[in-house]
Amino acid sequence: MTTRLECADLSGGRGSTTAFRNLDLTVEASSVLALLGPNGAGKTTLLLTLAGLLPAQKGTVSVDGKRLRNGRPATANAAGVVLVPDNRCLFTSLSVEENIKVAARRNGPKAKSLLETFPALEKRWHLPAGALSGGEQQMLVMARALIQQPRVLLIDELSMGLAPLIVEDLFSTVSSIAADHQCAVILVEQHVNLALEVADTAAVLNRGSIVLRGSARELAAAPELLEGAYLGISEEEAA
Ligand SMILES: Nc1ncnc2c1ncn2[C@@H]1O[C@H](COP(=O)(O)OP(=O)(O)OP(=O)(O)O)[C@@H](O)[C@H]1O
Repeated sequence: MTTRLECADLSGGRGSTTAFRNLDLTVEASSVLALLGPNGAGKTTLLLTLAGLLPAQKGTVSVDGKRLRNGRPATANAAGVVLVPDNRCLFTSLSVEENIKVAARRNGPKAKSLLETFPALEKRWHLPAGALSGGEQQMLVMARALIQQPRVLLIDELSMGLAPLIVEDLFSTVSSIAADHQCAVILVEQHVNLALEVADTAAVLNRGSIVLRGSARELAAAPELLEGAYLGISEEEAA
């Protein structure tokens, strides 16, 4: 196994407020970590910190063993860290093709190659992104991430506002992306059961600390532990 992403003793937040502290986390290549936890636990802040969009207050983030410079989004992106934000951030008046091309890299894959992974976008190729359904918009958001050839893909609540069947489809694509591109994926999710189905490992963040972690299969089989973790009871306290 190859460790793709590692953060050590990582603390972060906004200004002098700390949203998460002393986190040690590793994600292997070709694997998905479901990052779970109640609202306000610090999940989004952690993703923004990993992507260099917020400076860490303490600790390190490394990709493929190489430490990233703190608070430098361009450096993180050049190392292969790609964030899929929860607010989609599409250019709604630009076409599907244009939205993908905006993110394309010189010498990287061509926009059309994304249709292999997202064939449903073919019929929408020249339509403005704002005319797509919610599920199609999330496919486009994922296509825009994928064209950047991510080594670390950070996905924030892809499922927001979508029907469970559409979420299942999107999650199965996430799983294929991790496998096909040897990518480390962190999937922040409120749909706990669906996320655990697609993930290899899982961690529950509560009030800025990881209170439970394990294989996704083990956690899916232990709903009482998960419930305790959402209520803020650590694994040690539950034992
Ligand atoms: N723009 C902001 N300015 C100041 N504090 C913020 C901001 N956004 C979030 N916070 C605070 O940071 C802490 C962590 O929030 P964060 O959004 O990271 O949690 P989360 O686990 O992603 O929750 P959610 O699922 O609600 O998005 C919370 O206490 C929140 O109130």
